Amino acid sequence: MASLGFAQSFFRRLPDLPKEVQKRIPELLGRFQESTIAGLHLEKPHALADDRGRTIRVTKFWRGVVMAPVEGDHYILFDVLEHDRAYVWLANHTFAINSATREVEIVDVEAMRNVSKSLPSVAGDLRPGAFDAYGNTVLLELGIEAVHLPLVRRVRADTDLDLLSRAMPHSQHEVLEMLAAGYSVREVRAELGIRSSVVSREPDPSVAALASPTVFVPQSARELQEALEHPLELWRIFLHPTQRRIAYREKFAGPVRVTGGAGTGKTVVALHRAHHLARRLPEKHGRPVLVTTFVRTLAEGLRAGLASLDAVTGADTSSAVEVTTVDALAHRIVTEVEGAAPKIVLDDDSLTKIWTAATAATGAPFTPAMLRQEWENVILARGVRTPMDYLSAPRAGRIQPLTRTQRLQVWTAVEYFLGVLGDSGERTFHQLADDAAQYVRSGAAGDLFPHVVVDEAQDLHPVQWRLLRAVVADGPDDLFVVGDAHQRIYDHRVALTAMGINVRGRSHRLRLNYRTSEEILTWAVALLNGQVVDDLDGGLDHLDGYRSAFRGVQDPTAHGYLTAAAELDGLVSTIRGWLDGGVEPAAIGVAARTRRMADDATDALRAAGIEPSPLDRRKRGGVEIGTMHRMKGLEYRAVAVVDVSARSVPLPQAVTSQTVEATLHVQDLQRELCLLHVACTRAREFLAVSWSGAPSPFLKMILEA
Ligand SMILES: Nc1ncnc2c1ncn2[C@@H]1O[C@H](COP(=O)(O)OP(=O)(O)OP(=O)(O)O)[C@@H](O)[C@H]1O
Repeated sequence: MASLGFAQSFFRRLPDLPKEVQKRIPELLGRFQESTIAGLHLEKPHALADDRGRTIRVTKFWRGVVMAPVEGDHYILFDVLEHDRAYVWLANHTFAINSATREVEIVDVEAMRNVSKSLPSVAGDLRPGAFDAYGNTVLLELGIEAVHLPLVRRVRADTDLDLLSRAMPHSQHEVLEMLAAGYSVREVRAELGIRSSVVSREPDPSVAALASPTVFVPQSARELQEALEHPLELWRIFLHPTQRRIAYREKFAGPVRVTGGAGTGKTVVALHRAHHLARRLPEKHGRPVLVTTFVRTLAEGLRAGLASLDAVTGADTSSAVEVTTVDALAHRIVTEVEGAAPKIVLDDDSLTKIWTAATAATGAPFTPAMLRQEWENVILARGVRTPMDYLSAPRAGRIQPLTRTQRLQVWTAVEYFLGVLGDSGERTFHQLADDAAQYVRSGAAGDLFPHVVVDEAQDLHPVQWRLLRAVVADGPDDLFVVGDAHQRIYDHRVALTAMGINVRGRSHRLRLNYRTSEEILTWAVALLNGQVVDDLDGGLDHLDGYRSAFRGVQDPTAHGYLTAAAELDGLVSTIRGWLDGGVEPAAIGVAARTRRMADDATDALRAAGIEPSPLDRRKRGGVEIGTMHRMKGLEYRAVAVVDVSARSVPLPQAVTSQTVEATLHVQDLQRELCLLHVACTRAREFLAVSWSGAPSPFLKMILEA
């Protein structure tokens, strides 16, 4: 009986395959398990970069790309592609097993050739080589293949290293990047889980490949079916060593912080950690593990992910994990303690009206927006409860100084605001979190949670952090926090330490983006234009070493139109093109800065006979459309970001005027830029950015490049 292993690259492709092709995959395994080799009808193309390359028919138009063994009958499926692409792929790629990590790797031979042409030659360049300090033996031990050493020796500068990333298997490139970033050889080994210092090679690479951490070998059709239905679970098998070490560590002595750019698997790691912690709870436990995130839709995704992990591990963590948003948690605590559901002000305009009235009532010389900022980001954020406390409260990050008299005027306005809300018995969500935190601290809210896992941490307000800090006792594995300040789309900035969450010595950064093609990622990072953001703990974060795990088929497109109507026509034809190319409607996302533009796009698609699924409604299945804010945490095969026009991005009404508060102005601009970055990094393969009239100033760098 022959066996078939499924490489990680196949599972990455899986969600993008047409449904009828996906359905045929289990059959493929059956054929290997039942047939003789001759009966498999493997085809050996004439043009092959690697003699082991074969294709196998999946449907009339689709072919599996398979590595055949030199001897024996262990096969590996690497990809499933349209007929012609499968042949081109095999003409350009070779297979290899990383001698240090045992990962199966694919080498793009043509890309390697191109890189070789572009790298500086050793002879003509007097600059020292970037890896001169490391001998060949060390590099080989770390998994750099001997054939790549001559290229590695030619790397002089970061740009050369970037070039190499276009062709070299990423497990090898990652080693080089870490060394270049100053990691010691020991640290590289520890981080990547490279144990042996002896270079060992298996006699038969196809046998070794089956034992590779990046190949899944199902023992039965049922096991494969489960893997296909719950691909997330596969990341347990395929988790990058860095991810695995964090998610499955036996114990952390205290809070943990995991940062990393978009698509680096932070949510996946958080899910695995939560599942691991839940399985470790004693059978008779009190509260479950608490998993929180920002919005309801993301909480639903986390719940589905945990159910998926349950399905494949055979565990039942349904009563051992609670997934909720921080707002819902606060609401529940307050309802339980007060015995009635609190009334919440949901409408932002109502709040603005109260602040406007507060300004008029107190005669204070401030704008409603400034008063609101002061209330949210100083008074509420710092837990200031009296005018005396407010007079001495630090206002770090705000350059417009306030005199004592002005602070008292602000306080009068705040009292007015609280009075109006108090009279109507209403609270904002932030007040609710504040109240809930106080109830928990006073012991009125019952038992604490054993562990808390926080996703999308960058957008939580300090009062929400106070609540999360309060609901779990200080101690081992108390808080597990994942986030990325490059994706901060609300105004809240905190230093975890200031919130009583000390992550020193327990901070990890993920660097490999599994979602977005290299072409799209390069674009989305260029968009950020070197913006400096924080690391969630008062320090600075960076995107060094952040890169994509795969190359795509297309560069992002950027297109301007004369009118909004023409842009919507353009959107329709872009989406038609994707649909015609085989992209499923639900694998397409459309993002706009404003709700109005999202609605216009919805109408335009509907009028063109393309079914839209607005993200703020529950019905799914069509092309998903929403504001950039709603795109947070989601991902699509193809994304159109529309109306990236000067009048909408940055949105003028969301940006404090420079004359009112210069620091806020800069922060607001950064937030708007991050929002655009978030929208663009939702795309896996195709990204189309468009505008009408003048383009957004954020596109300037990219359009001029
Ligand atoms: N080790 C891995 N191998 C392959 N794919 C992975 C791996 N880890 C995560 N992924 C996939 O990468 C994509 C991004 O993962 P995830 O959503 O967890 O990233 P994230 O860092 O939380 O992203 P964002 O911050 O943009 O929301 C998902 O499709 C996920 O299944």
